[in-house]
Amino acid sequence: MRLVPLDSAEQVSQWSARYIVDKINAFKPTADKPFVLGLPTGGTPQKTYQELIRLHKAGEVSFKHVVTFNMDEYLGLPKEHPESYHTFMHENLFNHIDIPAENINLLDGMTDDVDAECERYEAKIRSYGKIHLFMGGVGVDGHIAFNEPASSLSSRTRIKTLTEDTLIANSRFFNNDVNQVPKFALTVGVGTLLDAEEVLILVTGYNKALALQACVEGPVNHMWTISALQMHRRAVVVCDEPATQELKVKTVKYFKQLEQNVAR
Ligand SMILES: O=P(O)(O)OC[C@H]1O[C@](O)(CO)[C@@H](O)[C@@H]1O
Repeated sequence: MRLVPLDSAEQVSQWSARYIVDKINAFKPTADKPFVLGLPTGGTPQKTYQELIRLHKAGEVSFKHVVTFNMDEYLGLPKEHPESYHTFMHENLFNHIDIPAENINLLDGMTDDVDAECERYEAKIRSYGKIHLFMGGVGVDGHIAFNEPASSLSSRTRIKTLTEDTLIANSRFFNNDVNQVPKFALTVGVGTLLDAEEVLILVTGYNKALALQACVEGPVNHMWTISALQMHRRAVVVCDEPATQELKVKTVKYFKQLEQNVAR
C-alpha cells in the first residue's frame, strides 16, 4: 500500500486530480482502447472533481475516450432525484467535461430486478476487460463503496442494507432527516474493487481517522471493508492531516519519508 499523507483536504484534491490526469494521459486512450475509470460520490471527491474540470478546461486532459463506472447508487431514487448519484455525477463532473454520454455507467436504482441489474453491471465491466483506476472514498464505518461492515471481502455487485452510521452520515444530504435517506443501495462488491488494476482512495477529515487506521494498521477484517485494500497490489491512499489522528506517529513518519524519497 502507498499512503500519501498530505496536510489539507485541498492538497488531497489537487494531488488526486493530477494523479488521475497523468494516468489517463500516460495510457493514451483511443476509441478502441478507452481508459476505464471507477468513480465515487459523497463529499470527499467533490473538490477532486472541481480540479479535474479545471484541468480539462485548461486543456490538460480529455475524457473523450474515458469510460466511467460509478461504484454505487441508492435503491428507489429516480435518476432525476436531486440526491441520486446519477444527478450528483452529472452536476459535479459529467456536465462539465467532454465525456460522451454512452461512456458513462451507473447502476439503475429504479430497477425492478436487482439481481439482473447487478449482473448487467458486472458484465459491462467485464466487457472492457477491467477497470484501470478505481477512485473511492471511505465511510465513517470503514465502508468502501457501500460495502458495509461484515460484507464479504470477495463480494460482487449487489444490494446492501445501509448501516445506522451511514444513514446518519448521509442524512446531511437529505435535510438532516435520517428517515429520508434510502435504506438500501446497489454497490459494486469488494471483489469488484479489488479486480481493478489500481485503487485510489481519498480520506479526509478527523471523522475518518478510525477508518484510516483500520485501512493502514488494522488486520484485514470484514468489519472494516476498507482494510481489504491490504490485499491489493496497487492501492494508493491519499489523506489529509486530520485523518491521520489515529495512526501511529511512526507509521505517518515512515510514509512521509517514502514520499520524499519516491522509492516505494
Ligand atoms: O465522502 P463521504 O461523503 O464521506 O462518503 C464516504 C463514502 O461513502 C459513499 O458515499 C458510499 O459509497 C462513497 O461514495 C463515499 O466515498
